[in-house]
Amino acid sequence: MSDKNAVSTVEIPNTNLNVADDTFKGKIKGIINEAMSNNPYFAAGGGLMILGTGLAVARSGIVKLSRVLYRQMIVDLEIQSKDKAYSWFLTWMAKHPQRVSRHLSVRTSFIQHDNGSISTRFNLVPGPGNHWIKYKGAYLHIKRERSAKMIDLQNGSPYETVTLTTLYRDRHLFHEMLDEAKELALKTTEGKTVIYTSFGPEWRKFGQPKAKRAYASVILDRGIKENILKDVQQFMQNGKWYSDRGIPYRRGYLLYGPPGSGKTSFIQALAGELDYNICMLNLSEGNLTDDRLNHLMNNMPERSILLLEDIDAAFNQRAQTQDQGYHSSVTFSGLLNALDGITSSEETITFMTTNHPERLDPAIMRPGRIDYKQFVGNASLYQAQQMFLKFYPEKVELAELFVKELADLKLSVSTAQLQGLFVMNKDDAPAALANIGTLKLTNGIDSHI
Ligand SMILES: Nc1ncnc2c1ncn2[C@@H]1O[C@H](COP(=O)(O)OP(=O)(O)OP(=O)(O)O)[C@@H](O)[C@H]1O
Repeated sequence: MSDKNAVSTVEIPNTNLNVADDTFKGKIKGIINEAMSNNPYFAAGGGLMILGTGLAVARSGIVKLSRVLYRQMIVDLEIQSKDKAYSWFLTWMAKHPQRVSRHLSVRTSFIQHDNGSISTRFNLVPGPGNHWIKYKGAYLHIKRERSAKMIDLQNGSPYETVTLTTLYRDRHLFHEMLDEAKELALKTTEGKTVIYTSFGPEWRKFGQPKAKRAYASVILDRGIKENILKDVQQFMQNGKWYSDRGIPYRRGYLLYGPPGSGKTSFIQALAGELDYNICMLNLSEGNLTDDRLNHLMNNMPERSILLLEDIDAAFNQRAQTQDQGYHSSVTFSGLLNALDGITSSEETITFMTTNHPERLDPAIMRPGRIDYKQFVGNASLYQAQQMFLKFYPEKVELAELFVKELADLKLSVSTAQLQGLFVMNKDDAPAALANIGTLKLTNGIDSHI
């Protein structure tokens, strides 16, 4: 029977086949309908299945839609801990009045007051976790994360990020917020000089920003301060002149003379006067290599004067390396390369100091390396008088006597020694005059190189 049907099926034209198929489908449908209408369990299961499928489709639709909406409506900003804005932002947020933070971290800082005293301040900054703030009417979500696996190789601290999230339409607030954070950070150093020293390959703040050294408090011989200040100011105004001629925009100054004559103090006062910071490097530092010196000199914080102290150290070690065979840190050629290699198009003002100008190789005196050299010697009579009046402002007559006595004794003393005498006889000008003999004789230094 089945064989017969099979043969006839082959012979039936297509239309008949569809008819047979429709009949089969109809039968199945009938069975399902019957089962569903007659069997309540089956009907409920089918309903649930359809409902479940519908919900699953709806759910994935919602997820996709919310992703699209998130992308369209939400904007993120990531600040990494290696960026300057990172600590500015945390400090800003610590001061923001409308914030909800349950996780806080403490940051201790030391504040130097105008009278020189130092007090401690604890800032409670947002710790790792989620925070909310309301800023200019908009809500911002802030997430601070600390990586358990990645550390900053330079300082060994864990790598961190802060992610700010807000509505796309409020994205301009990021700029405003970062500007405010920067302003706040700059205010803490306003009227102060930040001293940077090298830490590995990077510059780090050395202690807290210091109150600016008053320019008038450093007393050099007539005209020295004024001439250097004028030269630096002229240099600072001539950036275009340098760039038009393709000359590296840098200027090097050498101050040489005996210890305690006020070289470093003057550079600090000059930085204060110009509202600049100081990047300080001592070339006799053991772990400073040529590569590090070069890298540091090409990566200085903005608005900074580079101060290279004791540059003769680079020359000493060259001789020592040859004669005694021990390893030098910064070499003479390393120093020259670093001075020549400052490629930054921003201005670079380098001050170098030495107590031993006779040890310097003439190669360093080339313009472009040292453009301006100045001897800063032991106290002249003019300086002695000015120093006396700085400590005892109204004692003009005693100041004259003091200078006369100094001249009679033919004493060559440093300004630091004079300062020592006046500090010992604080508020007692006659005692300072009486004790003038305690100033020891110091050797002069050749003022011509
Ligand atoms: N000309 C000066 N005017 C005012 N203070 C001075 C002067 N010279 C020295 N002093 C005081 O003496 C101390 C040492 O001065 P400073 O370190 O500036 O001397 P220096 O010439 O840089 O010495 P060194 O060559 O040893 O580095 C400071 O406390 C400074 O205030």
